[in-house]
Amino acid sequence: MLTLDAVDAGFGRALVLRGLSFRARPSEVTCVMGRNGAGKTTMLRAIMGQVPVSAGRITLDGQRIETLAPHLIPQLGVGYVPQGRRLFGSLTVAENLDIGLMTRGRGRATRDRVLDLFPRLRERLGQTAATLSGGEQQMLAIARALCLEPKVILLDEPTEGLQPSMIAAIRDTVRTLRGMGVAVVLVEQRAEAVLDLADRVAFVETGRVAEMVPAADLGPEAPQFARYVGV
Ligand SMILES: Nc1ncnc2c1ncn2[C@@H]1O[C@H](COP(=O)(O)OP(=O)(O)OP(=O)(O)O)[C@@H](O)[C@H]1O
Repeated sequence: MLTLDAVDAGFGRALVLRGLSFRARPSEVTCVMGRNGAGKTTMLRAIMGQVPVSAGRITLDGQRIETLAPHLIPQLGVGYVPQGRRLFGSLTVAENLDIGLMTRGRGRATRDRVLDLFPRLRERLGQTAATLSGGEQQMLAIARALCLEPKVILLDEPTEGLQPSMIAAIRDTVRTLRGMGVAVVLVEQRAEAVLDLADRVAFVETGRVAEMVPAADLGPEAPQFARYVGV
């Protein structure tokens, strides 16, 4: 389980996260919603050690991670798929996957399992990442994170800007990951997607989780969507 307890984090003196508490459990999809600038991406980056944490604690299965060097966090099994994907465009699909495999010392068997989830990538192993379609690039970014065999995967608006068939494929992948026991943290702004996928929803407002609600308690007209997301 991934836990954030009363986390303050930010850039220089400007705190973005202010006493943020959050949990993500194995075999669950925890969606994170909130307005632009609420701190969703900063929360994911703080988990990855990319934004300094000045108070509170972050733990993975009981081990504190906010004190660790950032490169150690993926090695513990936390995969991160940032907005914008950050692929190596001039490297091939296979080379991008190798980077994920090397990070946690995984080999061919892991790669084969990951490619079973993404047949389109298997057909394109020799193609450079920059020449993939937007949806294929998003699949590659997720596949690279899965090469860590993660316990936790952080996905920052993975379906943004994609066509419907790709959105459906990525949602299927999220369900598959949940079925594999991964704790999925999904930043997602569309209520309809959240209602479809989430087990729990964290509503972020001005750097803290204002409400954490079981998805079963939310319907399309739930007041939280208007209050925290403005939809
Ligand atoms: N590198 C940075 N330096 C200084 N301030 C930053 C930096 N990155 C983000 N911020 C600020 O932190 C606040 C939260 O940003 P964040 O990206 O976490 O929001 P978000 O909830 O993910 O929003 P969005 O939906 O727009 O992606 C914003 O006010 C933003 O300007």
